[in-house]
Amino acid sequence: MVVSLKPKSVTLNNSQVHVNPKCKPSPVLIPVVNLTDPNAKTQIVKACEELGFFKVVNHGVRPEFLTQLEEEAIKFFALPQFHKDKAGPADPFGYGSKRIGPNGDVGWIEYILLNANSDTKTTAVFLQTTPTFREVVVLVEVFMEEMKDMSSKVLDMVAEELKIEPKDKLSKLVKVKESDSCLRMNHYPEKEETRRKEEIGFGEHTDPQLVSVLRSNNTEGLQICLKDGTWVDVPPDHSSFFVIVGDTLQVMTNGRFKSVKHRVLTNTKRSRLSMIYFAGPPLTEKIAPFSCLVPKQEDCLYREFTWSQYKSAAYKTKLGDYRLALGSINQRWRPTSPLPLAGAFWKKSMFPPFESAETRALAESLSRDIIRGNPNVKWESIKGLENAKRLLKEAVVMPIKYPSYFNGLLSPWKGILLFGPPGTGKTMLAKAVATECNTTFFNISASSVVSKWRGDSEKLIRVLFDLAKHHAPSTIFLDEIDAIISQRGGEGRSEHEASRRLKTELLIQMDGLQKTNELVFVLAATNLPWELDAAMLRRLEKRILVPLPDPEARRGMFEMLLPSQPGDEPLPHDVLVEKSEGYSGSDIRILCKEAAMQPLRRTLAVLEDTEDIVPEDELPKVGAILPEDIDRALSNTRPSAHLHAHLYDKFNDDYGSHILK
Ligand SMILES: C=C1C[C@]23C[C@@]1(O)CC[C@H]2[C@@]12CC[C@H](O)[C@@](C)(C(=O)O1)[C@H]2[C@@H]3C(=O)O
Ligand SMILES: O=C(O)CCC(=O)C(=O)O
Ligand SMILES: [Fe+2]
Repeated sequence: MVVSLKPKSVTLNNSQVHVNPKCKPSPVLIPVVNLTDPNAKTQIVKACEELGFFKVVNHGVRPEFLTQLEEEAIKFFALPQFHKDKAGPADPFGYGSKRIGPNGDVGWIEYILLNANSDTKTTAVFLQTTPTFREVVVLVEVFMEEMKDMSSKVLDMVAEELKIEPKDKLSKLVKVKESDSCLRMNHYPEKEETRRKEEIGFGEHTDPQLVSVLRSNNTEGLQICLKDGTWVDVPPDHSSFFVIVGDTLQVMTNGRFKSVKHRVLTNTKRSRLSMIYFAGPPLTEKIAPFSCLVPKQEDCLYREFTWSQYKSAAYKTKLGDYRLALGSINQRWRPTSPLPLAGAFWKKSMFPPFESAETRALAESLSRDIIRGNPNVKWESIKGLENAKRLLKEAVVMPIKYPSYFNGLLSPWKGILLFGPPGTGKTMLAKAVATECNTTFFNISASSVVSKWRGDSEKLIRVLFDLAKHHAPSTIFLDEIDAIISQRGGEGRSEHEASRRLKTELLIQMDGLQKTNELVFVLAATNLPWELDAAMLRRLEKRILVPLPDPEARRGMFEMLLPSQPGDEPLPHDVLVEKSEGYSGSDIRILCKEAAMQPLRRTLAVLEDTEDIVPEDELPKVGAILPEDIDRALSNTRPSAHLHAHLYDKFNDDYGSHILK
């Protein structure tokens, strides 16, 4: 029986159904998106979620232009080998043949890789090899511009559909002149038939960038890998483009989009020519999941990295390595050194080996409760607290960033205590440390450990420290540490046995940190520092007062929470600052909320008198905050924290760390 190699395809709904006669008759749906369709953005997101791949029609790129460029590329690849070799070897830009990338990958392929940002290499490639080099260079440049527009359009639609703000956040990354995009022209010469079933033109891989836009001639060969691991043919279509989701977009969407694995098989009948534009962000761009797509921090799958870090790590891998998954998870990444392994990008790693199923179960449960992704709190968003910030930067941030300075006598502090009145920003400071250092952040409230894990809490502490070492560099933030370590439980009194064991285990683990070079820090916080016992205080060597906000810090908070609106009467920030002496950060927040509530109350009162429900788009506007709203809020709120101010000062004088003048 003779089986035709030509794939049969029919169009069904929005998708092209392709039946590959060589495989089991499994219909493969390649979503087709008409870029001018008003529903395009919804279809694009669906395709990116389901396949990481789709076809674009009605793209607006002139077919004659594509034919002309294709002809030029064919002319180039038809040149004698010695001629083409003048434009190689690819470093990574330039002409390459058989070898792909620097790590021994080979394929039945020759290609030109061009940097979209520098025409020098483009000119150089064609100058020595192609008589009509001027025309080719112009055609290539125009093509790159078209591809930049198409990828920006697609990214704008993605941002709109996913409600990423500002709307041009993604497309800007590829539009700016610093964007690190490139263009690849691949030529797969026809390959004589051999006994091997499949021969590789371009081995399986994902593209590292945001998206890639691909156009090929009508020769088949491209395949994509479905989520269940089956490879399916992509029927070629020289009049359309294909969009491929890259690793960077997978990270930015926190895994909602998958970068699609794809490959090219050789063809025994015809040669294949493809051109792919890889839309990449600027080298210095920080890549991390968009916070609007990660409502709960603990669901954040990836740590932040720059595109430059990812790219150089990618160039250390083989083509087919799954760069976003965990490679060898025992290798440690230090923020100062280049990322040594792909797996370092994946936030949620497995667990270290545990001696029993029970401890492993505990670790899993603990991870769900307390391991947080990058908490994304910037120093600038914490108003005031300059002393505390400086001390923390010196004690924790610098040793993590520049470990080589902190040896011997200067080895980093392992236990730090943040103390001060409630609501002054201790948790925010701990989160800023974790954000700046990109450390894994273990956030536990001691009171919940005591109540929730009562019987198991001692084992829990052991597992916690094991996990922290495994994920190092890490910060263990123990909030309300007084709930565990309080001198009230001393020998004379009847201390609960479990709580005593918990305390002992914590002390043992903290001693363990002192003896190793692991970058694991315990940051403890308390409102009641005088309740801590001496053994714990000794281990929390650096003690930093987080005081009530001073007038300048209070002004910063009022300006941030209650900004004066243009056209409205200016808000009396001076009065607020003066009258809020003794208020903590949380008190100030409550005060501002109360003030902002007043105009809304007036609007709601009007609505209460309306019988029918007012439709959303006809709702009256909420008016401005008036000075009398501020007075009312001030008289309705009371500072909660100032009463003990003198006790904190005394503790600070006796035990606190100070900045040496
Ligand atoms: C083996 C490699 C080739 C590659 C760099 C790498 O080390 C791993 C990623 C590869 C890839 C795949 C998509 C693009 O074709 C490419 C240009 C890219 O950005 O990443 C290639 C790289 C290359 O050929 O230089
Ligand atoms: O040639 C093709 O169709 C795909 C090539 C590819 O995946 C690449 O260059 O990254
Ligand atoms: Fe690719």
